[in-house]
Amino acid sequence: MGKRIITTENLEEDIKIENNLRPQYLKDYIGQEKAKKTLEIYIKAAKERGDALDHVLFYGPPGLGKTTLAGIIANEMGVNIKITSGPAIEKPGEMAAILNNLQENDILFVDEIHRLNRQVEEVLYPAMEDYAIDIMIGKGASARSIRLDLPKFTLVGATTRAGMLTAPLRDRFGVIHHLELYTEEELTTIILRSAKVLEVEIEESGAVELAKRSRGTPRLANRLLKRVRDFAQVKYDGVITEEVANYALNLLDVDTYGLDHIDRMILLTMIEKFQGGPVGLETLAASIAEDAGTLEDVYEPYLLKNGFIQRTPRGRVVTELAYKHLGIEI
Ligand SMILES: Nc1ncnc2c1ncn2[C@@H]1O[C@H](COP(=O)(O)OP(=O)(O)OP(=O)(O)O)[C@@H](O)[C@H]1O
Ligand SMILES: [Mg+2]
Repeated sequence: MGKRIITTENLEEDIKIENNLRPQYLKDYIGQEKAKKTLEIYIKAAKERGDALDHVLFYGPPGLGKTTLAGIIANEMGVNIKITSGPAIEKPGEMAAILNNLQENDILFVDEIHRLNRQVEEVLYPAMEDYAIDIMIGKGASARSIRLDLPKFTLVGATTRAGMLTAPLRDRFGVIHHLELYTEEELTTIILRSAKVLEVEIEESGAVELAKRSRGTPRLANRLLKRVRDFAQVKYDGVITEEVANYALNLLDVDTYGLDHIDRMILLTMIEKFQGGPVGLETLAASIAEDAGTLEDVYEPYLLKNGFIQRTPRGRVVTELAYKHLGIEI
């Protein structure tokens, strides 16, 4: 499937802007109040004890601020952060080396932690639990394992697929947070803040319009802001008004609910091929030429959250809202 402007995955064009817009401390991080409150307490307690923070796992859809939060934790704790990802570490020895190079109370951030291979993951078990790694020395009959102590550290894991974490790994996290899609108000605040950082003039009503179409996702809000800024600059006098936002987003094929042609195609397929459902995940995925995992993790959450589809024991069904939005009679 083609690249969607509303994809919440990280795109090349996001990288520069994201680094500029990333909040550095909890007070600048908007929304996720539950996660923020608990983290604030844990961080304070750990700092008072001069101890490492408990291991933290963030899970939730892409672009909601998992990486951002990992950075914030390091800043708030006043420690170093080492960033890596599941697929980047291929051998147990590589993981052992990374762990061994950490300093007391440092953060090790492992993005896409569900993609660690089994042997690498097993290095983490004693590391997380006892701050130690077991190393094999020698060969054959004389091989033996010795235990090497590590500095106390905090593992911060992030994943979009919590279901794919093994139980032994998941159980070793003391703090687990599910990041939620953001509300329209929160996104408006994020957009106004980003506009300020980027020195873009924006009217509140323009920000609201952008927020409505940002699918609950800060990454997308920032990307749309950047795109709409260009329209405002070229076609208007640089100010993002509601009118400019409307005009630009319509051209970009992001409708008033933040749906694009793929979302509408999913809904239309359900209506036209399956009489609105119920239709099973696998069947639906096959008929839009996608794999079920992607449908479930990438496309479905937003449609579910916004009441375009519902999950029932017998499969997915489209709602009245979907018919109404597409202008189709039930
Ligand atoms: N709560 C927030 N307040 C302000 N900006 C935010 C917030 N959360 C995320 N952002 C912005 O959204 C962008 C994407 O966030 P981030 O990279 O942390 O997402 P992620 O959850 O790690 O995504 P992925 O799953 O793709 O790794 C960042 O540039 C950041 O500036
Ligand atoms: Mg990330």
